[in-house]
Amino acid sequence: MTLLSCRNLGFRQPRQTGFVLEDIDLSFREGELVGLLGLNGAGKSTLLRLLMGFLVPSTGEVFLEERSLRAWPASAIARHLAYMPQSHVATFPYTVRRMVELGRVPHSGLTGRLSPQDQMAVAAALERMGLERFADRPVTELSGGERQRVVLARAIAQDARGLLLDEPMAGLDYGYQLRLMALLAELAQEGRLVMLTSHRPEELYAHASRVLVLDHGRIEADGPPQDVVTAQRMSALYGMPLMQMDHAGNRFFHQERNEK
Ligand SMILES: Nc1ncnc2c1ncn2[C@@H]1O[C@H](COP(=O)(O)OP(=O)(O)OP(=O)(O)O)[C@@H](O)[C@H]1O
Repeated sequence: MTLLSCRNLGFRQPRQTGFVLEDIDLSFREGELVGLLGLNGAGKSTLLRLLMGFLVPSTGEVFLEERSLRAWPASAIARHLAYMPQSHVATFPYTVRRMVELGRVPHSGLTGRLSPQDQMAVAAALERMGLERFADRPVTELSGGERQRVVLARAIAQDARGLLLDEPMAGLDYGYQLRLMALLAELAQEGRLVMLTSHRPEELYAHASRVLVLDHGRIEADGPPQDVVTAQRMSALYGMPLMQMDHAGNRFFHQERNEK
């Protein structure tokens, strides 16, 4: 069913004249793995933040389960949607376990008492992100990529029906990039909506069920990766001639090179 949608969505920064996003009509179903591509500044993070209700639209509206997002209490939104921001600054030395437990607040409240179900969700998220051995370390003493995995584990522990992730692969080592993409595909197969912004067309080609291209604040393309992630479109988007090579269900892009 449709979990999240928007109609005529537009956004303009205060004191700026141009629209960052304009005329966006989209709807997202549970079970979809949606990749969002676009140049730096295209409006990808802005779109995710509008869909989460963190920004107030300048035009149009966002709907969660067909009901205006404005009519939902924040705590109920958090039981439906989890969000991972592009960058996370750890200011307080919470332990890794405590940080991941915070993902359960929408379910358990702020009292700090975790039910057995909460504890299971936390343990599973720690395991999925390979964080068991870091569980009692303060997050302020972790590397950037390790901290990124903590933030992801918190979003996973939240056990929401929709996960909106802003560049979740950034800073992860190659092994964790591959593991995370497989995990996101698994979460979508379980029936969740997973949406991520990415600067890697190849990774979206291999795993996404749907790819959106945002260009200058408008949806330029929206469809299955085979139709959207093509050399022609990627060349136009990135402003350089790219060739594509398909192999075993993957598609790779490269620039034309002079023979050595
Ligand atoms: N706080 C702000 N005040 C003014 N303009 C902003 C602000 N945040 C973002 N913008 C502008 O809004 C536009 C869209 O930014 P957004 O962060 O959504 O892009 P993005 O597609 O996520 O980019 P990136 O790939 O670099 O993360 C950009 O032109 C940016 O300069």
